[in-house]
Amino acid sequence: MTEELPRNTPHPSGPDAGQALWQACIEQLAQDLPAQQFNTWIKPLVAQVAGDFSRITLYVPNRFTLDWIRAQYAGRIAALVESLYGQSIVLELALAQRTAVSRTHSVAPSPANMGAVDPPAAPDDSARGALRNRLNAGLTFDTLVEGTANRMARAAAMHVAGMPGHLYNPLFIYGGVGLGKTHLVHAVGNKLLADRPDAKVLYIHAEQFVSDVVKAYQRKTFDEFKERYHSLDLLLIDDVQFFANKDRTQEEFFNAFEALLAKKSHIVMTSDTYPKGLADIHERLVSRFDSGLTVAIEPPELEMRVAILINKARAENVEMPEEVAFFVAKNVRSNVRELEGALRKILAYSRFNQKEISIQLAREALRDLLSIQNRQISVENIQKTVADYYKIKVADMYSKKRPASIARPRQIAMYLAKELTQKSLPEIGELFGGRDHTTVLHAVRKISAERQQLTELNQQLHVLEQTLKG
Ligand SMILES: Nc1ncnc2c1ncn2[C@@H]1O[C@H](COP(=O)(O)OP(=O)(O)OP(=O)(O)O)[C@@H](O)[C@H]1O
Repeated sequence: MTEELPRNTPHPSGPDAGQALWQACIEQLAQDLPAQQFNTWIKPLVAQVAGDFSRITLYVPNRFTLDWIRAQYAGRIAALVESLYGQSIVLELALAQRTAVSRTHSVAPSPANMGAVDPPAAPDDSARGALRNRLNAGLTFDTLVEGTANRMARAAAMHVAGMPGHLYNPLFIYGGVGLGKTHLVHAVGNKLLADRPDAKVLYIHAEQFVSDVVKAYQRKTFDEFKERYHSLDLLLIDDVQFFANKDRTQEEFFNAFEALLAKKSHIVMTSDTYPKGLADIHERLVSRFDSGLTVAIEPPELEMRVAILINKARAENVEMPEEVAFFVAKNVRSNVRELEGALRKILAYSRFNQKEISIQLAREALRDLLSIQNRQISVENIQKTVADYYKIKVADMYSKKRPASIARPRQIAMYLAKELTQKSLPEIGELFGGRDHTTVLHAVRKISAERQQLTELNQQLHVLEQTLKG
């Protein structure tokens, strides 16, 4: 929630506006959530909105509720507050002092309305289960849009969820940031639990695993640690690149890995790179990571980005016109998280200004983002970045030289120019030393096809894209 307020928009302010904002948020959540969830978790929350609307603090009665709200509802509440108010507000969760908070949803507790908070009702079994397995129930196969970019990873993940312990063990999913790796692994866990509610499933981020190892080490509780991890039916572990240089963690993970595979439990891992690209991880682990199925998730293609936008808008009960979705998708290309951010801005801007969603509105709402993009990615910038990366001279981008060591980076630069700028094929050809547009088309097709086949090239392109997008 760090986005900027669209300029020149009026803001509501003062305690009454704060009260009204939280009330509107509560009403929306009451509509969106099942009554039992709403009554158990949301209704008891006490909100305090800072006078300048920079921060909203939700007070909860105990640590258990705090963890639960953070895991299950914080993102949703933050997005809702932002979309209602039309600008970013930092959302904080805090433990309530029994005497220091109001029973109502007051935004600015005064001595008059201070009192004790009733603790929320005891969580039901599914809530306790979700806290244990750390799965986000909203991240399912149903809410994951399928496209060329994730088709193979999705199919493999579906297979694992339907028949864990058989094929593709371990399943190793890799790709750049915000492309849906975490979503996919949660979907595997949620599907398995839907089919077999008694299955022992755990989703864990690699950093948390590291921290569990450290705790077990300090407290000498490795038996409990092993009991916990080695007894699972499905271990979902996110971002294993974080194991780099952590020898003890790698050893414990190796043990868990062997134990789980021996009892035909399934392991699904994600990483920002393919196994052999992982730095500072022991060879014996790397080779095991690669011993099942390794699949990539690519940045979503245009049509997929459009579908994601339309679906996510629909989930917010908004119909986004296709032409607007195309406009946004053409301009926000890097990853789904950024697409979600752009959508949030557009919805907030539309609600706050009470205007229909149109291309013009999207242009205004995304003005900052669009100007950064236009500033950063030019063909000249691409030529320089690619030339530096492959250690050739920038002048070779325009020259007629043909050795592969030069021609290939040149083709890669042409491909990136087509992908990352709005320039036409003839315009790109012109900027590459007056080449014909068919030469550019050939380069774009060639690199695009090879990208699907060659993991190493794909990785290089990821690095270049990230560098160019800044
Ligand atoms: N294909 C998709 N359909 C719908 N939503 C998606 C899709 N891919 C990603 N998302 C959404 O985009 C956001 C970012 O995805 P996610 O956190 O899974 O990315 P990630 O690859 O794990 O990123 P990181 O490497 O930064 O952890 C999430 O809100 C996720 O639900």
